[in-house]
Amino acid sequence: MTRRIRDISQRLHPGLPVWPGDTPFTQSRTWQMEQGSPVNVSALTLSTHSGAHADAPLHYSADAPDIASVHLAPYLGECLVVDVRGSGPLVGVGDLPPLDGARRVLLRTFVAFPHEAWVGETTAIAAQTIEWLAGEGVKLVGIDGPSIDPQDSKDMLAHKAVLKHDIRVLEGLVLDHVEPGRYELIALPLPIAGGDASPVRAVLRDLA
Ligand SMILES: Nc1ccccc1C(=O)C[C@H](N)C(=O)O
Ligand SMILES: [Zn+2]
Ligand SMILES: [Zn+2]
Repeated sequence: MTRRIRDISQRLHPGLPVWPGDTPFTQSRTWQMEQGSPVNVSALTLSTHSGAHADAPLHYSADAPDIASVHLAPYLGECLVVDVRGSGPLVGVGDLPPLDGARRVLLRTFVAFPHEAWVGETTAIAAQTIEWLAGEGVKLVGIDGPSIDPQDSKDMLAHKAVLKHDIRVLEGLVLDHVEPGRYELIALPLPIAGGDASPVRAVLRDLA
């Protein structure tokens, strides 16, 4: 029996909406078959926070582990997808259903994922909600928005809470086409030495 795979990653391409002021995605050919090379080889420039990505603790704490150092277990395993559309600026504890022991929670906040343009006002996660998730034993929280904090945040309270509880973070997921429920999450970060984040190919697979 084949287990359906749902891709919850953003396509990386020139013009990919990125955080205002961040590095645009570009790709250029180092070698080109059209010019006699036996192979095509390209080079990329992109923000570590491009598309679907995993933050490293280093992103929000200057002396915390980089993305090459984090253990992979949080990024692989059963997760709960929750529809929290309409929560307003911050997802509160009251916006969440019982987790029934889920260790990984992915939050859908967009009615329609904004693939074409950057959206400045998105739903983030209240720090109290991160505290509650930690108390429930959650090890990874994911969101379709670009950040678990508001985009104008200066105190980064949600990131400080995930640091405090050593919870892993996925941002920039595409969850429009995913029914709420339980799935197997696979979303492994690249081992980028010194990396504050890494793009991931995030997928959900039906549970066996
Ligand atoms: N590219 C940035 C540049 C500066 C500040 C934030 C960002 C973000 O993309 C938000 C980030 N994904 C976060 O983890 O909150
Ligand atoms: Zn990020
Ligand atoms: Zn973040």
